Amino acid sequence: MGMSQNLTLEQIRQAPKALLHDHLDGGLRPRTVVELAEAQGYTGLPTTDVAQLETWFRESADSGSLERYLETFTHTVGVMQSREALVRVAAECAEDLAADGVVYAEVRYAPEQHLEGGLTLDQVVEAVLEGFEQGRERAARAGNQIRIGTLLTAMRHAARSQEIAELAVRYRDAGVVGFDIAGAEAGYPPTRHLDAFEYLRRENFHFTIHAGEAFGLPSIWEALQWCGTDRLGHGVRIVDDIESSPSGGLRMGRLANYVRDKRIPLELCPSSNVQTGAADSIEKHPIGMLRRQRFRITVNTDNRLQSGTTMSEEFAKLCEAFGYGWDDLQWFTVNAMKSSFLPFDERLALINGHIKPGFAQLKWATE
Ligand SMILES: O=c1[nH]cnc2c1ncn2[C@H]1C[C@H](O)[C@@H](CO)O1
Ligand SMILES: [Zn+2]
Repeated sequence: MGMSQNLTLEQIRQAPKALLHDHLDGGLRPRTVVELAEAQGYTGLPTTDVAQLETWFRESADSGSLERYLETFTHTVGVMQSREALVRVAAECAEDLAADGVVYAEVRYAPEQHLEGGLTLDQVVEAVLEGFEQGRERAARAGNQIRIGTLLTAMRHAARSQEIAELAVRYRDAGVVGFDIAGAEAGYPPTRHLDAFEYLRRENFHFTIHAGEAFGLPSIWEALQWCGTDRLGHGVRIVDDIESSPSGGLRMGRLANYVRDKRIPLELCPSSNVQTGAADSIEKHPIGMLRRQRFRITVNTDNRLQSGTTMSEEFAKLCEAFGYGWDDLQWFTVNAMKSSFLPFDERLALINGHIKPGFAQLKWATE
């Protein structure tokens, strides 16, 4: 039990997992990108060979810069401009996550990026919700149960956050559980969108903010203390407020203490952080220290296509790098469920009805 159990990827796949930070437009199947490009007359792809395209996404995202990483989304967003395309991508997303053993996922995307084919914001949201439902049904028929909550993202360089916040609230009873802002962080502080966040708080709605990924503490501080975010998308740069002292202990600044004291969830995305340069390697990812210090951390995929990863693979990489075993994976999973934007009773039902029994069975079977 505990350390160096050497869990296999196949064992980890069987565990009931929860995922809070996954982008719909960062999770397309490479083959689907090629087929949708052809169907929609999108001619901008770097290659139409499926295997080469898969490699292209991963290698181009391996740029060490968030801005260059984000350029790869031109192509995924480019082929997601029709109702059919959105339904298909959402359905496949639900199927892929469910097949990987994810039982609860919050999947996000920016509706404002899908209007080039003439859809309205409402039509975009409805197409994606319909796709998730189709995918959920197909997954259930294949024996994989999944629940998906949608987060609507506003792009931080644009000026539509109030409109997107209102859109999210309008669909709150139809499967949209939260709001987010994403895109290049440097130069676009979250307070640019303060009106939207204040509106959401007045509506008793939930939101997370990408902060502390490519930019450091001021971004995290604004997201928390000005905007009132419920969670931090990445938040990994909180380590800039934690110093190791010569005696071997750690000294935490006021912001790091606040984040830990208030149990602010961090949506950590290890592979994505290595690609954008927010972390040097998986082995050196601050997740090891943040876990030991018992921050409320969760493990996430961010963009499965760009990182060539899955939820199970992110867990497997951490097991390898940090010697994690079932107890650690369960702790991450329960943290994620506790931090989700589902109603409290539904979170509890998933934790007590699926996650804990699922891990108990796996621990027993692999003892
Ligand atoms: O890790 C990220 N940081 C900031 N923005 C991101 C990240 N991953 C994806 N995005 C952007 C690109 C997508 O087009 C957008 C909506 O999903 O969100
Ligand atoms: Zn993200």
